[in-house]
Amino acid sequence: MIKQTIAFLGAGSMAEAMISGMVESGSIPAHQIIVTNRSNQDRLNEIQSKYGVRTVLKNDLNYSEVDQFILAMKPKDIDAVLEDLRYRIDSDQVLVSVLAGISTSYMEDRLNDGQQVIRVMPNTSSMLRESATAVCPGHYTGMDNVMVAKELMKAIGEVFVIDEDKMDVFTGIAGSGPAYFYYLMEHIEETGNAEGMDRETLREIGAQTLLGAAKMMLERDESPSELRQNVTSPNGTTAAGLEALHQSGGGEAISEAIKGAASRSKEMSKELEGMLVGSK
Ligand SMILES: NC(=O)C1=CN([C@@H]2O[C@H](COP(=O)(O)OP(=O)(O)OC[C@H]3O[C@@H](n4cnc5c(N)ncnc54)[C@H](OP(=O)(O)O)[C@@H]3O)[C@@H](O)[C@H]2O)C=CC1
Ligand SMILES: O=C(O)[C@@H]1CCC=N1
Repeated sequence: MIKQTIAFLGAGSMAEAMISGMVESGSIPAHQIIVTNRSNQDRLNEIQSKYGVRTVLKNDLNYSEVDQFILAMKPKDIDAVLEDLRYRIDSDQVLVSVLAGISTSYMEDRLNDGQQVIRVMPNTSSMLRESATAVCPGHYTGMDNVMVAKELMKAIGEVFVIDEDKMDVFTGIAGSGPAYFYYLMEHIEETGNAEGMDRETLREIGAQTLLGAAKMMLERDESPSELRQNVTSPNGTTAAGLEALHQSGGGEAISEAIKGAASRSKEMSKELEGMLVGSK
């Protein structure tokens, strides 16, 4: 059981997915989770009534009672938040950021020397405790605090310790990844529906097919390529389907999606750095 007190700075959709998974897992008592935002009291009331956590507007937060702050605002708000936190927190407190595109050194450079930071990248499947989450500690973060952050992230799914230079591509694969599968499903539904099948049934069929394939990859000792070959009878339906996929650039499209997201992640902190030239 996690004994630390954590505070979410940000109460949007990503924070809610994580709060929901954490509370559901029972690995941290709800009263040890404090959720804050800037001004939207209605949203805080909603989160409090759904999950039983404590909520408070950020200006009323007692910063000294918090062990780990989970930064869950939009990347464009990071500079204001770091500038504020710099004067409010001590070196034994830890900042855990879920923000896309913001590196550990970006945060360290804007905080007091030796400040403990961790960059994480969960995805929205946190809500069902099925996230694939990266954990990337900064230079000054104590191993005991990394362990606590890993334990927190384990409450919302599987955890992968990732080096900073791989965080952008991880974001392209796993942070943004659920959207690619939803997009795939939208096309599955569209195509099946055009053939007269109802959307509700199609959703179950598509999702079960995806789930089955995911479990095969996780539980069987065979590569995706071997598993694909097992489905593909010579001159059968799958061969025809795969050929159409290949001809339409399906494989490349997936690579391009990952590369596009990863490159946007890289670009995001550069954009912020450009905005900040000379400020520290
Ligand atoms: N959505 C996803 O799949 C994933 C998102 N992320 C990251 O999660 C982050 C949050 O995204 P999302 O939930 O969609 O964002 P939202 O816009 O839904 O929520 C942002 C929240 O941040 C709050 N906020 C802004 N500034 C402050 C501050 N200074 N102190 C406290 N709270 C503040 C806002 O409060 P108020 O409303 O009062 O202004 C709001 O509650 C992003 O940085 C994104 O990169 C990471 C992984 C996956
Ligand atoms: O789209 C985004 O920027 C965020 C980060 C990963 C998923 N959603």
